[in-house]
Amino acid sequence: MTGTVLDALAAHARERVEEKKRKLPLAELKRQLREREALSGFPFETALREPGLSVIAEVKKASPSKGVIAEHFPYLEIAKAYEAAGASCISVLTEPKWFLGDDRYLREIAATVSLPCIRKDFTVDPYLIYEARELGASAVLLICALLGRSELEEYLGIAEELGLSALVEAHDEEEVGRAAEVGARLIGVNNRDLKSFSVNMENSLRLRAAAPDNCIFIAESGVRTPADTRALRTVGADGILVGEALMRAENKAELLQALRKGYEEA
Ligand SMILES: O=P(O)(O)OC[C@@H](O)[C@@H](O)c1c[nH]c2ccccc12
Repeated sequence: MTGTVLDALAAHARERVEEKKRKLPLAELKRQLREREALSGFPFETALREPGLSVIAEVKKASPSKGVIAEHFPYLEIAKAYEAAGASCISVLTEPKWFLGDDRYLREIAATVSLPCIRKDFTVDPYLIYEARELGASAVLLICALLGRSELEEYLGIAEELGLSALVEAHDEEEVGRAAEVGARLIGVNNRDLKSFSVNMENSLRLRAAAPDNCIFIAESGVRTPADTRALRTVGADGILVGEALMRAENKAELLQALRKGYEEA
C-alpha cells in the first residue's frame, strides 16, 4: 500500500464516520448500547489464550494489494466453514471501498457463528468502536500507523469499557514499543508493509522479541504454510491472522490442520 493508499483509506474512513454520525448520532448509538446486555469476559482474548496455535480466520472479499480475492462471496458459508474447521476467532472486513467489506457481513456473521469476531477496519474515530459493539463484534483493530499514543490510549480505554478486546497492529519496532507502552494485551505484527504492499514473514519473527513476553502475539498477513507456523512457534508467537490463504483454500479444515501441525512440530 503506498503512503497515499493508507492515507486515502484513513481519509475515506473519516468520511464514512461523518456519514454514519449523520444517520445515527453517537449519543443515540450509545443509548442503544446501554439497553444491551453487557459483554463480559472478553471472549476474543479468552479464545486466543487457549493453548496451541490460535487462528483468526478472515472473511475478505478483496484487498488493495490483491484486488478481488473471491468473486463468489458466500460470507456466511465461509464463516461457518471457518468455525467447523476449528478457527479460534473470525475477522470480518467492514471497509467498503478497497476491501469490499460491509457492516452487514459482520452483523450477520456475529449473529450466526459462536466464535468471537473482530471488526477489521480503519479505526480513526471512537464511533467505529461503539458501532463494532453494536454490530456484534467482540474486538476491534487499532492500527498504530494511524493513531498517536494518546489516541491509542483513549481508544483502548473505550474498547475496554465496552467489553471489547483491541488487537493493536504494529509494523516496526517503534510501533510495537508504543503498543506495549499503552498496555495493549493483544499485539499483532503485520508482515505486510502498509506503504509498499510487500509481505515479509521475517517481520513478525523479528519483532516478537520487541513485544512483552506476556502479551498475546499475533502474526498477520502472508501466513500460508506449516513452515511459517513452525518458525512462528520457535520465536514464541501465539497466533496468526490469515485471510487470503484460507479464503482460497478449497478445504479450509485441511489447511488449518496443517498450519496447527507445523506449529505443534516446532
Ligand atoms: O490475506 P492475508 O495476507 O492472510 O492477510 C490477512 C490480514 O493480516 C490482512 O487482511 C490485514 C492485516 N492488517 C490489516 C489492516 C487492515 C486491513 C487488512 C489487514
